[in-house]
Amino acid sequence: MQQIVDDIAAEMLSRPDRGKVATYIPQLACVDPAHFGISVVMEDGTSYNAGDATTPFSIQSISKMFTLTMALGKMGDAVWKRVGREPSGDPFNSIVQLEVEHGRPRNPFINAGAIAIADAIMMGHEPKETLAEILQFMRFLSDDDSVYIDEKVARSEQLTGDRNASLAHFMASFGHFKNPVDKVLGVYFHHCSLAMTCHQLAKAGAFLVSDGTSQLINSKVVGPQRARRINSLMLLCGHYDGSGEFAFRVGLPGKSGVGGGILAVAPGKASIAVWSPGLDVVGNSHLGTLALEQLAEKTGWSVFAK
Ligand SMILES: NC(=O)CC[C@H](N)C(=O)O
Repeated sequence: MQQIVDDIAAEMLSRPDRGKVATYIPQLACVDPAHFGISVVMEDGTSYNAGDATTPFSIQSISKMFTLTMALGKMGDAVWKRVGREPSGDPFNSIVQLEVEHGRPRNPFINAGAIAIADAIMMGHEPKETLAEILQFMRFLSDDDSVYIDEKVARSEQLTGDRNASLAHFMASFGHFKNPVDKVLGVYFHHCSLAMTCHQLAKAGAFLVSDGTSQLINSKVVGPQRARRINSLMLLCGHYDGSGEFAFRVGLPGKSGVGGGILAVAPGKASIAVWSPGLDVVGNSHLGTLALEQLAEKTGWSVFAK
């Protein structure tokens, strides 16, 4: 496995086609597109790293899988009153479906859905308390207290977050929000600004490899049915309007972020995190996807394989 990840990293580091770094969040535009990292954490916790696997990056929308997990833990199936479970087929920041569907976002991974989830997990608490809880959860899952929230990225996103603010106010107009919109947005922008390395992220995803129990931290995080459901949501909605393409090419549940990271899960086998900041046209990591495609091909880990 070390040879496989070394080969993939060497190729990805040298490729000239790197996609385009996100610029709509100014702080993300400062990231060097030359980076590439990969971390594979096997079910038993053994890990294989290559490239920039220990450099922190902005996990952005990958955080939405973890806030969904927290929301399910707090309110169980009541989560589905707030968000749906269908792929959107639209860009991650689209507002069009929200009106037709009366302010209930299609799924928890598009921006509107994740903002609704942020409102749900606050449960009347202040943003500071909710963020402390999210940070503690991420540190616990990754077994690493150095995970942090990058304030610069959060501020940068807040300053340019008119679209997300529109989504939030629009949803609030249907009477769905339980907390003030500005506080909910504060939580959302900050959890998107979590900075983690590929290795930390792959460790944090380990519970989805083995029916909800992370062998790495020896803890049951969710039950088997919930783990399966989170994986199915990642497969169908984890890459926005690129989810079909990702399933077709890689064949694994995965969640991407505009920081260029992707967390993918091969159930029963491994949790995998890749990072390359350049994105494709729908906002998913260009080389990250290619690296996962190669890894799935070399290992036969597609969920559709025998
Ligand atoms: N796709 C993403 O990673 C988008 C997340 C980003 N924080 C936003 O709200 O626009």
